[in-house]
Amino acid sequence: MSKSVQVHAPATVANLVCGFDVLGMALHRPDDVMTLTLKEEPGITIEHTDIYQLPTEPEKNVAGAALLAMLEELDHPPGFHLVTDKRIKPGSGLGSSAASSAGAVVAANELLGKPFSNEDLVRFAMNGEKVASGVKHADNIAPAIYGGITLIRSIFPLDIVQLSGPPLFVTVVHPQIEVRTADARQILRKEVQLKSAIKQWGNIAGLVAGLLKQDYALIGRSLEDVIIEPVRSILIPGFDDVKSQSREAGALGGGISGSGPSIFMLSEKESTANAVEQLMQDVYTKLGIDFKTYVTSISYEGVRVSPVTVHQP
Ligand SMILES: Nc1ncnc2c1ncn2[C@@H]1O[C@H](COP(=O)(O)OP(=O)(O)OP(=O)(O)O)[C@@H](O)[C@H]1O
Ligand SMILES: N[C@@H](CCO)C(=O)O
Repeated sequence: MSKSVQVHAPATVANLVCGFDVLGMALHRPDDVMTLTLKEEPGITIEHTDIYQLPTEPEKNVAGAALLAMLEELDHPPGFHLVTDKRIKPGSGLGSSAASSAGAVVAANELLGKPFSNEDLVRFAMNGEKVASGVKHADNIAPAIYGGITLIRSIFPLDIVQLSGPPLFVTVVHPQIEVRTADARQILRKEVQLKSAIKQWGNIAGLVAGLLKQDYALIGRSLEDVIIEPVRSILIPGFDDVKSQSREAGALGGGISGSGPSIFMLSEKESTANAVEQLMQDVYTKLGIDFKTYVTSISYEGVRVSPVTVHQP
């Protein structure tokens, strides 16, 4: 019998509006379910039980790329067989690629007796993000691995700060269109005006302070992005309506989740989060665009591991 573990890898919201590439949070749902089995013989094999037709070559699948980076640091690298039931649609803006990379390395670390720290795991998993979007960034990976809300102060060298915050409800709408992170990064301007930068760093600092002080009003005031959102929101039909109507309904604020097309809104009360879900549904029904919505909250656990027994043929 081979040794296996099952993990639930969470969706994540990167950027948290003003914190492009530096802030992110993990959600309770949706999540991917992955089963990793240790093999005696070297090599990585990948299987998907979902509908997304993702590549199964380890170098092209983000989970495979993350595992390959980990194996490079082992003296006697074993092999792995990975089975993924992907429930976070790729290109959703909900950290689909990060869930696969983070889930794979957390599972592998567990099977190997935990030789690596969480920071090591983030470092390995960022190789998956490089495959998905062409760049290493950790604002989905870090919250997926650590849980909760994380600040990535630096990626070279890695400096990850876990943030606490007050209870928050998160409403997400995922219009069923695909925005590839690589494309959504390509359209960004490479230079920023000083006056925009000043506004943005005021908001990032305000958001972090608001979370730590559990000050809902400060959190709400700071959920403003004057640099990325004006460019990317054009790719998302219904964005302006969802945002303005959610604020009117009492949400603290929100914006594009990761690189989109999903939109998230934060609320202090569950009843407000439910009202926001209803208005999101109304906006996309009117537009005739298929969508999924979730009312959820922040997962402070990150990737969840549970032992399983898998009988190999
Ligand atoms: N195991 C995998 N899971 C998800 N995407 C994968 C996987 N392997 C390769 N990919 C590729 O990665 C890309 C999806 O990643 P992308 O970063 O664009 O979306 P996302 O993770 O949903 O978005 P975001 O990072 O903004 O939250 C697709 O091109 C997909 O084919
Ligand atoms: N910070 C990244 C997250 C994408 O997953 C971006 O917005 O491009």
